[in-house]
Amino acid sequence: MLTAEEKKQQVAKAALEYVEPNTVIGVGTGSTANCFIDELAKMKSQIEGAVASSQATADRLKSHGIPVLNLNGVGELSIYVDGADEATHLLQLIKGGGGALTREKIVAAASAKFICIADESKLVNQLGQKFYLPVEVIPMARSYVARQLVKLGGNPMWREGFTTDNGNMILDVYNLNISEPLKLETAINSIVGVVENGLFAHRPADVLLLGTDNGVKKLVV
Ligand SMILES: O=C(CO)[C@H](O)[C@H](O)COP(=O)(O)O
Repeated sequence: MLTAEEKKQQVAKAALEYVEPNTVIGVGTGSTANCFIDELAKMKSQIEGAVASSQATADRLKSHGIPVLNLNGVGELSIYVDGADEATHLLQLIKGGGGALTREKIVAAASAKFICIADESKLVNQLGQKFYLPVEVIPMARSYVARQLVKLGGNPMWREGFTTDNGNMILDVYNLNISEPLKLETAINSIVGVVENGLFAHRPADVLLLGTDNGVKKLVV
């Protein structure tokens, strides 16, 4: 039996196969993305650099001597590699456990291919069954947005004491019925004061690499 950590390392290594030489890549946030950064360091001379989805990721990339580039100064990224809090067989995701969902969504959108890496515990039949949905909100709109999320059937909890890299707040929404992720992603983003939500349904992953006891399982749609 492999530990969750060993499974993360397994998929982090496997993701290196998707790194094309002489390109700029996007890098996500979290413990699985950190494993990937540590692996990426071994081939850092082969890439031009990386765009980070958070300050924490930028710091870790820099600590390995990997050049961190501004998204506005580069064209389309070849790939985006990141973890997830939940993933379905359609490769739709919940992200934002680390609070970096908005920048993650931007970097994913700017990438030709999204390689999601996770241990197999993240695979679910329907989003929202195990994990809450993080929503980034403009601070003054927190209570208003929370009331609208209740109308959508959710139970929002303020992630008190946490500020995103964009200077905003996070509402973690429990008990949402996410049977129609595309519709819900749009509905939540239509609430004034919402910056982004952690549903990756309109921009799902292109490849999901899952760490299992029997090796890396690859899912594509
Ligand atoms: O969305 C994220 C951060 O905002 C992470 O990808 C997600 O929380 C998974 O993290 P980990 O790899 O530590 O399980």
